[in-house]
Parts: sequence; C-alpha cells; structure tokens
Amino acid sequence: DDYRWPSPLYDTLEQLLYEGRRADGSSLASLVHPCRARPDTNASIAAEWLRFAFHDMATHDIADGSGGLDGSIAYELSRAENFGVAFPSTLSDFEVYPNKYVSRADIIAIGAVFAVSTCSGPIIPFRGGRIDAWQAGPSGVPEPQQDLQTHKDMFTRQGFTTSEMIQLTACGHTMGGVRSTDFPAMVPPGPDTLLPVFHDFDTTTQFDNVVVTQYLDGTTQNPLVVDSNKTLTSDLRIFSADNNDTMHSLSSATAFASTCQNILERMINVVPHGVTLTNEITLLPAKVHDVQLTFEKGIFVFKAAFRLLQTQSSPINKQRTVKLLWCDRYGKNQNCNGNTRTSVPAATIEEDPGLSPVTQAQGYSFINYNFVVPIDAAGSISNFWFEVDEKDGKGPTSYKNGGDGYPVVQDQVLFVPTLSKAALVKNTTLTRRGGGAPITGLVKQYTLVAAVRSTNASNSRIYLNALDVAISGFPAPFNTTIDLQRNSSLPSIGGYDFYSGVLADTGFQLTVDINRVEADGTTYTDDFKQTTDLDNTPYVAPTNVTSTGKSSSSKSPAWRALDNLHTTQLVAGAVLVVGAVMNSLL
Ligand code: HEM
Repeated sequence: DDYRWPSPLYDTLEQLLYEGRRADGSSLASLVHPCRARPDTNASIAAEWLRFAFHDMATHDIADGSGGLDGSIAYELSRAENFGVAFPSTLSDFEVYPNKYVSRADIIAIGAVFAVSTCSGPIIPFRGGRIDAWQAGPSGVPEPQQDLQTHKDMFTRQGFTTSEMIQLTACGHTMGGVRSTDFPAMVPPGPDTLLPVFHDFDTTTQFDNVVVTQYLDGTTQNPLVVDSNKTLTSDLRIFSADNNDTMHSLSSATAFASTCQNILERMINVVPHGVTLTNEITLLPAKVHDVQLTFEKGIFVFKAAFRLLQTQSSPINKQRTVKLLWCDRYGKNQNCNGNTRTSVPAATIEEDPGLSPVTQAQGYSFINYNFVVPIDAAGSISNFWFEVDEKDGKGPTSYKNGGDGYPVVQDQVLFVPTLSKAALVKNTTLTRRGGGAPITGLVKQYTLVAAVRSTNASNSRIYLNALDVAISGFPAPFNTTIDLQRNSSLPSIGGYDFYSGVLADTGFQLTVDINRVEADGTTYTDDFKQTTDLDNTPYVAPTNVTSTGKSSSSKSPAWRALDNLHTTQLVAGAVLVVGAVMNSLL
C-alpha cells in the first residue's frame, strides 16, 4: 500500500466511512445505524437513502457523459420523478456533512453504503472524489406507470443491460416499500393521513434475497408486482423481462449479496464524464488524526491521536504501552541528532463498536491514543512516530508512516482554536447569492486566531480561506478569504505572535485553511481546520516529556545545562522558560 499521512482527501473520506462521522464528531452513520426507522414515521431510513442514491444517479447519459451521482438531485425535488417526503428528509439528513474534501455526492454514495451494510447487506466498496453539480441536471428517473421498453431504454442510457436493470431493481426493492402518502391508490391511507402506511416490498426490513424468493414462489406482496392496477406493476414487468432468468440467478442468499454488491458499486460509481474517482477507500489499520501544533492555556502544545484497530472478538491488551516519539525541528537536537523526545498518551479512548456499520460488519472497532505534549518553541517539532509494545516479549512495533515518520509540515502559521470563538449575531452583512434582500435572522460570527512564528513575519501576508459547503438548501458554497491582522490584545508567547480576523457564515461546517506567504512567495498552510469547538474545546492537560539520547561532549556549557533540563523531564509549566532560554541561544 502506498498510503502516506497526510492525505487529507483519503483521511477525511476514511473517517466518514469507517468512523461514521465528520472530523468534529457529528455522526452521519448514527442517523441510519442500526437499520433504523425514521422517528415518527414507519419509514426505513436505509431504504430512503438507497433510493436517493439511485435517483441522483438515474439521470446519467452514458453517451454524452452528463448526469450521474453529482448531488444535482438537491435541485430536482420539484420534479414528478422525485416526489414524496422521503427525498427532502434524506436531503436534510445529509445537509451538514459535505466539506472541502467530501462532496455531497460522496455523502450520497456513502449513504448508500451505510444503508446496505446496516441492514445486514454486503459492504459496497467505496471510492470518493465525486464532484457536486450545484444545479439541476437532466431528468430521467424511471416511474412505475412507464412501460417496459421505456424502462429498458432508461437503463441502457444509464449504462445498464436488461439483466443489470433487473438486478439493480431487485437489489433496491429489498428494503422499504410503497407509501400511502405517495401512492394512495396502491396503498390506502390509514386513519391518520399524515402518518404513511407502508406496503413493504417483502416481509423483512433487512437487505436480503427475500424480495426475490417471495417473487419466485408467488407469495410476494410487493405492490409493484401485485397491484390490481396493472399500469403500476413495474416490478412485475422488470423482474419477468428475461423470463425470470435473472431473478432465478439471484435466489440464493450468497448470489443475491454478491450480485448486489457488484451492481450497487457500479451504481454509486456512475459519475459525469471528467470526474475521476479515488482508489477504493480501505480501512487504515493504524491511523494518525487530529494533529495540531497550537497554543492552549499559554502553552505551546502538539496534539496527535493514534488510532488502532481492535477486533470485536478479542479484549484490549491492558498491558500494551503506546508512546509518541518526535524530533526537534531546530537546534542541536534537530532531526534527533541529539535527543529524541517521547511521551505517553494523555487519554486512551475506546470507541463504540457501533460507530460505523461498515467497520462493525468487518468485526472491528477502534481504540485511540490521544497525545498532548508541551513543545519547546525554540526546538519545535519536525516529525513524529509511535511505538506500540504489547509486552508479549516480542518488543515494540514502530509505526513510522512507511519511512521517516509522520511529518509536521510546517510551524510558521498555526491555528489556535482555543483563542478563537463563535457567537450567534444578528445578520447585517450577508446577502443572498445573486443579490436581493439580506439574509434575515442569526448568523454565526467567528473570531479566528492564528499563531505566527515571529521570524520575518512583518514581511509576510497572513490570511485565511474559509469554506462552508454545508448550507441549508445548498444555494452555493460560502467561500471567502480574509487577511488576519496582528492582535495586540494577545501578547506574544515563545516566539509566536497572534493574528486574528472576523467573519460571518450561515452554514453548518465552516473549515479554515490558514496561510502565510513570505515576500519570496513561499507559502505555509495549516489546512482544513474545524471551527466547531473553538474556545469550548475540551481541555486535556499536556503530559510530561522525556528526552533520550546520547549527549555529545563538544557542547557549550549552555547546551549542557539545557540537556540536563530536558533529561530531567520537560514539564508543561517549564516550557515557556526553556523556550526563552533557547531563543536567546539561537
Ligand atoms: C424502473 C425502475 C424503478 C421504478 C419504477 C421504481 C419505483 C419505485 C416506487 C414507485 C417506489 C415507492 C415510492 C414511494 O412510495 O414513495 C419505490 C421505492 C423504492 N425504490 Fe424504486 N424503482 C425503481 C428502481 C429502483 C432501483 C434501481 C433502486 C435502488 C437500487 C430502487 C430503490 C428503491 C427503494 C429502496 C425504495 C423504498 C423507499 C422507501 O421505503 O422509502 N428503486 N421505487
């Protein structure tokens, strides 16, 4: 495998798929998992999500490359082919999840993967990289009153043969059913007309072959097969389109699962021409995440989380020790030429095995080792790695990112969440796209703070890009750039000055990239920072640091004094003092 950290696109997609949540913890998977019904209705959320993906895809034209899974369905809900309450509910389920690296179309695809696996179906391999259309596209989703030839032509246009049309429809119509609120002639409403009555496609709510076996043995109650109005029995026409050959081939549970896995994978990978999908996003056995060099309570800290897999069948090894190790970026210990720093986790977090249906179905859960360590600003940090010792006599295993460790790409400009904040304010400035009246109501006003390494900073431009694509109704992304100004109310610490800027946003997931451009054009970026917690970030105190390594004899007395300080453990409270001493030496 050629994965190397950081790979923000891969890392972000991997987290959403296998942890079920976006970076700030909001869980997409928990909306549907475990195979849930929508509160206050009888609807299967999994069925709604799977159908949503089909309807977004179904407009594809393989000849001209238009349409496909591109999120255009958000703008197509007024069409008869997309009618019913399920579509707006699903759209709002997905609303808060897209961001810089995950398109709404990728979320629709992951939604289909979750939907199938949470109801005990196969795991559909997932690739990311779909691109959102941000506007309505062509129409062309099948409707039940259309004749067989029309349906065959539509699936041919999408790139599927008759047999594949049968497979896809059977794999779709194994969950959920027809609802009275949408088709009252097929499904008579109950006494409460607002509460839909469902006639399910088969007698199970699971993703299974029962839809096929009940069709073949004549016991099916699928309204699209048995309704007395033969105009609406599209499943009967489709399932029997090749003398039931395809339906017979789907009758065993294993054949159904593997055929559906393949054909649904193809379905979610139907994208407009010109869109290139990533490689399959597979579960990383050891993953680094939530890495941040920053200031907390006046201390320069490095934070990193290390995620390991845990098989659900075996207990966590309580003897295991996990260490973070790192090298200084500057000074005599640069690149661990002298000392190597090390520390133990500030917190160990066992994750709920039900975090993502896909991970759970593979028999895994996660355990996270979260590190928070004080960093001597003068020495800073260049790269880090982990050592895991199971205490089984085999010695520690190193996790070095396939080589030289995990890089701390830069320390020149750093987001400082804990000095940043967000407040709800009355809107005065934001207007609608394309002009018109200002948006009424409250907007979130952010004050965002960056730490800037003081070296030559007066010649640099410090600015941030703020992006929010999770906006109600998806009118357009919020995308803005603001320059940050030196904030004199925040005194400099350890060779860093603080800069800040203010912006307002109506969306649900603002992320910022903080940039520093030097006079010679060199650019440093602290990429894709979340703004959910900011000054409410739960505080975890830094752990002690141990320094190991041989001391060279050819050092100045001042360096020896520092060595002593380091080997006797650099504690959180002492870091600023040390930083000051070393600054004066460098
Ligand atoms: C000619 C092809 C198809 C036609 C005419 C068709 C038609 C329908 C109709 C009329 C309903 C009932 C909707 C309602 O009551 O609001 C339905 C439900 C559903 N369809 Fe299809 N469908 C087709 C193909 C597919 C395919 C290919 C998939 C997915 C792979 C799919 C997935 C679903 C699901 C999961 C439901 C249940 C939704 C729920 O319970 O909320 N359908 N379909």
